[in-house]
Formats: sequence, C-alpha cells, structure tokens
Amino acid sequence: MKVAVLGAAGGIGQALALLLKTQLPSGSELSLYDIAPVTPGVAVDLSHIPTAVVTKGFCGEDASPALEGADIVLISAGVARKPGMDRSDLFNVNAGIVRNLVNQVAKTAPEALIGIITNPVNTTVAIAAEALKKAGVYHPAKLFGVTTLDIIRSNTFVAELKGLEPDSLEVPVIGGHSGVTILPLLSQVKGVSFSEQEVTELTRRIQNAGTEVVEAKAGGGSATLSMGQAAARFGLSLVRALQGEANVIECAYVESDGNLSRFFAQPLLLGRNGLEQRLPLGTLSEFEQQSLHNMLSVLKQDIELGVNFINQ
Ligand SMILES: NC(=O)C1=CN([C@@H]2O[C@H](COP(=O)(O)OP(=O)(O)OC[C@H]3O[C@@H](n4cnc5c(N)ncnc54)[C@H](O)[C@@H]3O)[C@@H](O)[C@H]2O)C=CC1
Ligand SMILES: O=C([O-])CC(=O)C(=O)O
Repeated sequence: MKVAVLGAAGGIGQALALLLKTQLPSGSELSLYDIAPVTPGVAVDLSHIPTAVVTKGFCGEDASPALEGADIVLISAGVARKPGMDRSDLFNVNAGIVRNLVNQVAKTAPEALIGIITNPVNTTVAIAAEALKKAGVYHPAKLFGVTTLDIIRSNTFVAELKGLEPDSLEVPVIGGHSGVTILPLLSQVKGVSFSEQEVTELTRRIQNAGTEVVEAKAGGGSATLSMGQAAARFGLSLVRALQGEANVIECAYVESDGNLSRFFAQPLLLGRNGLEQRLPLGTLSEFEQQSLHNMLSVLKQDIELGVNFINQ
C-alpha cells in the first residue's frame, strides 16, 4: 500500500505524516511531497521512527516521483485561514494549487483514491472532479472531500456536554465543510438526548469550530493537529477498505445522486474500489430538515464556483 501526502511539509501534512508513519500497516510506503525544500528532511526525520513503513520525501514543482504507484493521495497543499477570513477567501490561491496537483495525479496515479483536505473543500472537490474529468480519468467513487474533522469535533463536544467517553460516540455530519453547510445529525446519536437549546448551541459550535481554532491561533494558522488526526483516521479507513475489510464506514463529501446537491457529505460504505455505497441519511429532526434545506443554496454556489473555475 502506498500513500502519498501532498502538502506534507505543512502543519497538517507533518502531523498526518507522523500518524501514518506510526499507524500504516507494515510494508506500506509513505510518500511525502511539498513544494517546500524541507520535505525530504521531514521524510528523513520520520524514517528514524522504528516502524516498517518506508518514508520518502520529494520537493519542488514536480509531484510525479511522489505519486508513482500511489494507491491513496491525500492533498493538504495550500494556504490556511487567518482571523477575519472565511474558507471561501482561500479560493483565489488554493483553486490553482488543487487544479495543478490533481492534474499531476491524473497523469501519474489515475487510479488512486484521492482525499482533498485543502479548503474551501466544498469548492476544491468540484475543481478536482472537473480537472479529472477533463483529463479523462474521473472516477466519482475515488474522489473524497475530507470532512472527518467535523465528525471528531462533534464526538468531542457531545462527549464533553454529556459526560461520555468521546470514543464511544459517532455523530454523523452531513452537507459540506463550511459554516451552515456543516450539519451534525445530533438526533441520531444513540442513547443521548438534547434540549432544543443544546441542539442550537452545539450545532453552532460545530459549524464555527474551525473559526474557534483560527482565532485562538491568532494569525498562526488554522487547525493542524486535530486535522492531522482526522485525515489519518480517514486515510487509514481508506487503507482498510482497499485491503478488503468489511463495514468500513466514514462520512465524506462525494459526488452524490444529485437529489440535494451535486456533491454532498454523508455516511459512506467504503470498499476495494473506494466508495461502495452511499448510506441513507436516516430520519432527520425538524431542525435538521430545516437546516438541510437552508444550506443547499450555499452548497450549490460553492460547487458552481469550482465547476466554472475549470470550465470557463
Ligand atoms: N478539510 C478540513 O477539514 C481542513 C482543511 N484545512 C485546509 O488545509 C490546507 C492546509 O492547511 P495547513 O497544513 O494548516 O497549511 P500550511 O500552510 O501549514 O501548509 C500548507 C503546505 O502546502 C504547501 N504548498 C503550497 N503550495 C503548494 C503547491 N503548489 N504544491 C505543493 N505544496 C504546496 C506549503 O509549502 C505548505 O507546506 C488549508 O487550505 C486549510 O484551510 C485545514 C483544516 C481542516
Ligand atoms: O477553519 C479552517 O479554516 C480550517 C478548517 O477547515 C477547519 O478547522 O475546519
């Protein structure tokens, strides 16, 4: 199994690389790429950790040496938010970075599963899909926007509020990955009930959790360590699914059946070919139905921006 991380010298990239070095199955290869010249050194640093995961690092403009033979490509290259910015403010810089890197994936590892971490995810996934389509190698079942941070945050916040073990919970989060498009399905958390006020406050906290970190870091970037953990969880789930493990389920932002919006995050069954089956959203509370209805115009606009970026 070969996993490539693009953006590997960054805050997320380094945390993710460390977790993959220590958690990938024995015999795996970890390939680190970033435009920054420090990247081969990050790989050397990690290579001193005694696990049977071979780690190599590449830098410069050409990602292809890192991509050759990759089964999974996780992309966190790009700029992060500063206080006062929205995720959509990152579009101008990150759209071109994602297009460039996905074009390189299309050439060198067209069959790889791709996880897009770079923001704005609602839009960068549409950019990736259209770039792959243009290159003639778009497999909708192999492209994922990584929204796992929303799930682990929801698990943490619910556990804190209700005095539960965080790893005993799994909150499905649907929609997209910004503001009102992040919708935790609190009504589906087993064995826990919430007052109306708790639902409103928790939902708002989960939707603003990225901003909570951006403000706390005071200009020093956005979530990197929790995102590293989230991306490692998602990447390792992809590895387990590729290896044939049954019942691997994660929420992620993928090409949908189009009923709600073209791309939509929901629970997915993963398998040997990536996305095996989109799982039903289940029963939504009235609050969740209304929130879902309210997010759709935002999500559609975000997607259109990405589609137009490639096609106009
Ligand atoms: N999906 C999600 O839930 C989350 C997404 N993010 C996003 O992830 C991205 C990365 O965040 P951080 O790691 O904190 O940023 P960072 O600035 O620490 O790292 C970004 C890395 O990308 C590299 N890079 C820039 N242009 C590149 C290119 N053309 N080719 C290769 N590498 C390139 C930089 O050299 C840098 O090492 C941001 O867009 C951020 O908004 C952050 C947190 C959560
Ligand atoms: O908020 C940001 O800019 C980074 C991010 O996506 C998150 O932390 O959820």
